[in-house]
Amino acid sequence: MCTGIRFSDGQGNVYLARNLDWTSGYGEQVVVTPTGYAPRSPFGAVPSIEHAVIGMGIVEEDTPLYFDCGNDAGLAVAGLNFPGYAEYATGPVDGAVNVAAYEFPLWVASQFASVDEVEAALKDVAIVDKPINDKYPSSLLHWFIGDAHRSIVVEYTSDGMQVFHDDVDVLTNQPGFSWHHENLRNYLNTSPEFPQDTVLGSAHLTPFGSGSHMRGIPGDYYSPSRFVRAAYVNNHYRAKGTEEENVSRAFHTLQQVAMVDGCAAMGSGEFEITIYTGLFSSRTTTYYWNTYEDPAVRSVALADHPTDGDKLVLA
Ligand SMILES: C[C@H](CCC(=O)NCCS(=O)(=O)O)[C@H]1CC[C@H]2[C@@H]3[C@H](O)C[C@@H]4C[C@H](O)CC[C@]4(C)[C@H]3C[C@H](O)[C@]12C
Repeated sequence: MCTGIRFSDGQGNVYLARNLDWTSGYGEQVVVTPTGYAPRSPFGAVPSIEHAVIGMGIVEEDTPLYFDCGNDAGLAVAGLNFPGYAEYATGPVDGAVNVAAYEFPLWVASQFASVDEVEAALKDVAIVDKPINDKYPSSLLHWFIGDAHRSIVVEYTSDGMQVFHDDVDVLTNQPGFSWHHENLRNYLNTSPEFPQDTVLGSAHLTPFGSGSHMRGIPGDYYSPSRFVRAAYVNNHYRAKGTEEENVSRAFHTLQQVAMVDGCAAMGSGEFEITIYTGLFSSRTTTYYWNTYEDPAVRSVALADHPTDGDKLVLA
């Protein structure tokens, strides 16, 4: 499972972060796509790289397959599993901008500068089940896209393209975004407030301490529970000013929904863990990440590499 969050520092910068929860990794690395790189886009949706991109992914057929990434204009995107719901076009659709599912994050981050621009462009898009090669069939995903002002969720199902305004700035897995959003109405009682004393019969009851009004926020790893918990933490986290405080914010928030070895098995019997936590900061155009094995946070800034070269950089 996976969880994505977005927030801003109130100074025009976005922080978009995700947990990648799975049984094992894919050999992913931080990949920089410079503006001189010539993409091989199967239907021409990504004719050239308008914005340099940095994020986590693998490179296959000299093509960056991003799990999540951000660009030099302050726009970021993450793909999260959505099996049972995602249903892509089986081939290119006449008159549409045909985006292969694997290139969707690259399409977003290399072509656009804001959520408004992506949302307008999505009106003409078909997402196509066109694998990069036989080794990697198309993953069934939905996508979380954010900038300094807002986030959206993109779901492509048997109903076609749906774009949701994500006013809680969180995404997890199944079911769809609108279900998760409606489910938040089950948690209206939760808040960070310190509880009042109460009288029950002739007993005067006082709180054990803080946290009592969070009771009811689900603590398990199930996708609807992670959505509720991440929405609570992301939206109650007090605004922070500096890069360091906001990086800390992202990792602390995602730690609340991180998966620990041995607690949740998949149908295969293998256990899911948080393989990595990744964060894009537009303030410094930096990608931060840590892994299950090494919780120390590492980082690569776009400025550490030439962004106008013609070769993909494995940072
Ligand atoms: C497994 C990852 C999603 C994790 C997640 O959401 N798990 C949910 C578990 S559950 O259903 O809710 O049980 C997804 C996110 C991004 C995906 C990768 C990216 O889409 C890039 C390529 C795309 C290729 O088509 C397939 C390999 C791949 C390298 C993908 C492998 C895998 O599907 C990834 C890594």
